[in-house]
Amino acid sequence: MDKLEVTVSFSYGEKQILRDVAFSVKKGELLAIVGPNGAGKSTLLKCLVGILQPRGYVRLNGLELLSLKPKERAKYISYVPQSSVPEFAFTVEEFVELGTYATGGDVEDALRKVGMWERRNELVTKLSGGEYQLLLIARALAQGSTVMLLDEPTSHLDINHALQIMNLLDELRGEKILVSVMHDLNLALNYADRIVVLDNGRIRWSGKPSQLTSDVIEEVYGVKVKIADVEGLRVIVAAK
Ligand SMILES: Nc1ncnc2c1ncn2[C@@H]1O[C@H](COP(=O)(O)OP(=O)(O)OP(=O)(O)O)[C@@H](O)[C@H]1O
Repeated sequence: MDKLEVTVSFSYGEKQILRDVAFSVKKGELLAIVGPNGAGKSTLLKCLVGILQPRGYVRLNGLELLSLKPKERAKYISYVPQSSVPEFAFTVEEFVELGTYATGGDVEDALRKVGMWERRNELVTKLSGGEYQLLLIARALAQGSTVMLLDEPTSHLDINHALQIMNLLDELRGEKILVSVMHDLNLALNYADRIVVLDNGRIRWSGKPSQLTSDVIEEVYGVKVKIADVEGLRVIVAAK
C-alpha cells in the first residue's frame, strides 16, 4: 500500500513558518489541510514538492523524495498550484503536455478526465478561471505520479465547477495519494477522509471529518460556529 510520510520544519530567514509538521497519508485517502490565512498551508505544499527545502523528510514508501533531482521527483509527486493567469498562449493540449516532460504521460487520458479533450485546440489564454483550474489539474494528472498535491483547487470557482473538481478528486482517490489545501471547511468536511488543521505553522488538530468539533474551529479561527446536520451532511455555519 503506497504511503507518504512527512515530517517538516521550515523557516524564511529568522521567521519560522512550519514547526515539526508531521503526518502520513495512504493511497485511497484525500487529506485536507485547512487553517487560517498565513497558517503555512501553501508553504507546506511547497516543501513537500521540493520548491522550498525544509528540514525533515518527505518519504514515499520509504523513498526520500527531497533528495531526488526534480525530474526524478516528478515521477512520484505532482503539484497543482493556486490558479494564476496563463503566461503563454499555448493550446490546451500543449499546456498539458508540459506535465509529461519527466514521465512521458498520457495527455489524452488527463484531458478526458477533466472533460477538456474536445477543447484541446483552444488557447489557454481564452479559458475561464474555472476551465484553467481544470487544466492545471490535467497537467498534474499527465505526470502520472502517485502523490498529487493541490493548493486550494476550488478557489475562485462557482459551486458547479467547485463540485466538478471535488467529484474528480473523489474519482482519483482510488489511484492516488491526495493532499489538498482547502479554504472551504464544508468541502473538507464532506469530501476529505482526514483533516489536518494548521495554525501558526503547527498542527493544532487532526482527525476524521466526523470528529471535528465547533470548539476546534472556534479556537483556531476565532469565530463562533455551529455544525449542523443537513440530511446526513455536516455543515458549518456562523453562529450569531
Ligand atoms: N517568500 C516569503 N518570505 C517570507 N515570508 C513568507 C514568504 N512567503 C510566505 N511567507 C510567510 O509565511 C507565512 C505562511 O504563508 P502561507 O502562504 O504558507 O500561508 P497560507 O496558510 O497558505 O495562507 P493563505 O490561506 O492566506 O493562502 C505567512 O506569514 C507569510 O507571510
